[in-house]
Amino acid sequence: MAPTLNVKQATGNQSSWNTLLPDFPKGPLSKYRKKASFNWKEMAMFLDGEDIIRLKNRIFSALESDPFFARHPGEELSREKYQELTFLRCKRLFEYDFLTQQEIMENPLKILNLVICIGMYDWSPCLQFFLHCGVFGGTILSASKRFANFVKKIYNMEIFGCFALTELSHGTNTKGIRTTATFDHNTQEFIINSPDFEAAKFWVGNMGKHATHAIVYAQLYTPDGQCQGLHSFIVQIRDTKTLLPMPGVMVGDIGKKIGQNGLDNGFAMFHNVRIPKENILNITGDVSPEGKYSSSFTDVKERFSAALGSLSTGRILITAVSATNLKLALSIAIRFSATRRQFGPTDEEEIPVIEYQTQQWRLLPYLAAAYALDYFSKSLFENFVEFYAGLLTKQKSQRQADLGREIHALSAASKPLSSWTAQQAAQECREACGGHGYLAMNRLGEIRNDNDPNCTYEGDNNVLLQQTSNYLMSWMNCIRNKVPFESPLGTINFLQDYHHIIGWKFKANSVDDCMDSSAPLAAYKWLVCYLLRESDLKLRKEKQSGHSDFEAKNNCQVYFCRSLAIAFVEQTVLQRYHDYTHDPNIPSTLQPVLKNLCALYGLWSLSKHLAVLYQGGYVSGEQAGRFIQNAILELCSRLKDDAVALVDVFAPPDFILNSPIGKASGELYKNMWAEILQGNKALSRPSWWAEFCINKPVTGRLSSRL
Ligand SMILES: CC(C)(COP(=O)(O)OP(=O)(O)OC[C@H]1O[C@@H](n2cnc3c(N)ncnc32)[C@H](O)[C@@H]1OP(=O)(O)O)[C@@H](O)C(=O)NCCC(=O)NCCSC(=O)CCCCCCCCCCCCCCC(=O)O
Ligand SMILES: Cc1cc2nc3c(=O)[nH]c(=O)nc-3n(C[C@H](O)[C@H](O)[C@H](O)COP(=O)(O)OP(=O)(O)OC[C@H]3O[C@@H](n4cnc5c(N)ncnc54)[C@H](O)[C@@H]3O)c2cc1C
Repeated sequence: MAPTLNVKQATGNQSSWNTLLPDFPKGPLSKYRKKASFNWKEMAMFLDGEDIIRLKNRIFSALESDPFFARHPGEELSREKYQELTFLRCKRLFEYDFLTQQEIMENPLKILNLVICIGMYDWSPCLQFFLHCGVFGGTILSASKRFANFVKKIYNMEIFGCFALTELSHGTNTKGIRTTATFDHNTQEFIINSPDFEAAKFWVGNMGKHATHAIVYAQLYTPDGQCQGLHSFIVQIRDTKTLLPMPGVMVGDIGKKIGQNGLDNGFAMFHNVRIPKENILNITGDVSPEGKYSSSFTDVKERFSAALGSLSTGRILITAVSATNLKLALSIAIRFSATRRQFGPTDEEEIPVIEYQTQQWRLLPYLAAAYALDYFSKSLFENFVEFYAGLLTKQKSQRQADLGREIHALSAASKPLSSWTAQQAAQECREACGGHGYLAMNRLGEIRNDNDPNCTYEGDNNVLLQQTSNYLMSWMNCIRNKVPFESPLGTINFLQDYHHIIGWKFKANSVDDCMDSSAPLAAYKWLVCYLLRESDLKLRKEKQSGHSDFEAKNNCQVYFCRSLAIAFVEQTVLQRYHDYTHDPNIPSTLQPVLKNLCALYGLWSLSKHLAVLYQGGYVSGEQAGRFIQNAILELCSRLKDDAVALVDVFAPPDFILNSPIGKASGELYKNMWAEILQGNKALSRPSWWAEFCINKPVTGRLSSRL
């Protein structure tokens, strides 16, 4: 299915652009804004549409006018104060209730935009709110109608929720979870137990200080002593009136993290905690009053997949969340680079650092990635909406099952791709802003540290990639035996031409031949087929040499299955963005720059696989590699004058971006200076001044004790 999020969008007229998207203040960035090949307002209207822009404006201006969201330059909050403020902000989000059910039903993309807008302000209140309403609430909402009472309490904050899967000693390996839920048919209750402290629930967002209820994943035991596998249960962990722990629950905060410190991540241990029978989230199985287990899944593996199905939602959202961090970091670094002047052709003239080829090559491919990944995350979200509708209506068709598998395979690789790209970009942007990038007020450190766990939570990136390569390898039998196959979203359909594609060669004879994304796209199709063949051969060889399935699979990851999963998802992102940017209905005023972005994203991503392209014989000779490199540089240079306008399209208002060097005026030094002087202690003498002025050290006094 082609994503619907595309060229249907109307751009409106000039007067609607100006009403919704005010002009930026004139200043040092005006020069680059004038040079742009397109109108940034037309692009914003085209990409988002009027309705979404209105929503974004509504959210941003509500936050900007609300004292609870005020920014305080120079203020350093303690962790406890930051947690308190985060909770107060989260409560305000309830009060704003930005979206009605009706609006979400009419356009589900609005919920994604809501996450993005609040996250652009600060990820801590955003995650707190959505872990409760979305992850906790959404899981319960989709489980069964019998939780209607809970649902009401969730959305009026009578209770506060968290999602507790991970334990101290097991995270990615969900089969290793050891918390137990034993059914007692005499009392019609489940008894929740943590066998020891290593099985304590750990890392759980909202659990540290304030969640009253948790979705707890546990091994379900029926009275016959049988373990029925991983299931989830609603467990009350704190009293709703006092926030004190419930009997049998030991719950606390895990301590300071590298980022996201407004959020209270916690631990919990359970000692014979009794919960009513009805609190099992009967998504994959249930227990009768007599204690007999039943499940609509006869296959244990299918049941396990379904039990973890809700994790795909988070992975799709993290793909979008990471793309958002990419946009934030680039907004700051590109505006800085267009105003920061260093060196020049003559002693009299210094030039903006964006004019340097190196600076362009370091930043502009990430700008292209931001556009491609943003489009991909939204299109995958739309695919997910279709799948979710099937879940809610209890669809049991083969298509629904295949769609679930395909979305799992895609999200298990798009989360790694997007989170790693944002992580590397945040560091590159930090360095691209030189010393000023390291000043906390400019926000690049916060963006980098808050993005970091996207690489880990909802499944470690490296382990998740194995899910995608497993999915791809599962088509190898069909490929070998030339049995026709296709998937609901069509992402693997090109593999039907495997035998043909594997014989392809790089066709470009000049840099010009590489300037369209069709060149890297063809190379990617070959790369995926080649890595699939090599991974399959390697796996078979490993098994033939006597290794167990477990060992064989582990020995096939580096350079084989891992590269396969990455190449596949990059190819899929590029294919979707290529189709989008080449649609004949794209306004002719926007198409050239969009095509340049797509080509740059494709070539830059592909260039990281050059060694394998040579190794496998797709490209040969010195020229081929040089064409690709020169095309990347040419595209960077073509996009250089569009770069400021391209970030204007997605940069949030200054208040939200919260970075003096990233402000829309481009008054780099004035903005920094103002922020520094607003810090209430910038000019004051230190409280410990006397330690220098009065209490002098007696030089050498301690040396005799050594
Ligand atoms: C995937 C695993 C690593 C698998 O491990 P195994 O090796 O043990 O299993 P197998 O490979 O054998 O798998 C068996 C079988 O199952 C299939 N499978 C697995 N998962 C899925 C799935 N999700 N969907 C479909 N199918 C699945 C698999 O393909 C196999 O099938 P085949 O044999 O046919 O191939 C697994 O163990 C795993 O998932 N590990 C990771 C654990 C994890 O993710 N933990 C998360 C804990 S919670 C957390 O971290 C939260 C953090 C905070 C998150 C912030 C989110 C930001 C955004 C929030 C905004 C939300 C807004 C919501 C909006 C709204 O609705 O309002
Ligand atoms: C900020 C934050 C918030 C979180 N919030 C929540 C929450 O709300 N609820 C919740 O339940 N959990 C939460 N988590 C936990 C998170 O989901 C886990 O940390 C994550 O699933 C990874 O598991 P792990 O930490 O056990 O890593 P491990 O699985 O122990 O991984 C450690 C290392 O070993 C490697 N490794 C492991 N297995 C393999 C393998 N088979 N092959 C190759 N390499 C392997 C990994 O690549 C990784 O580098 C949160 C984590 C963080 C950081």
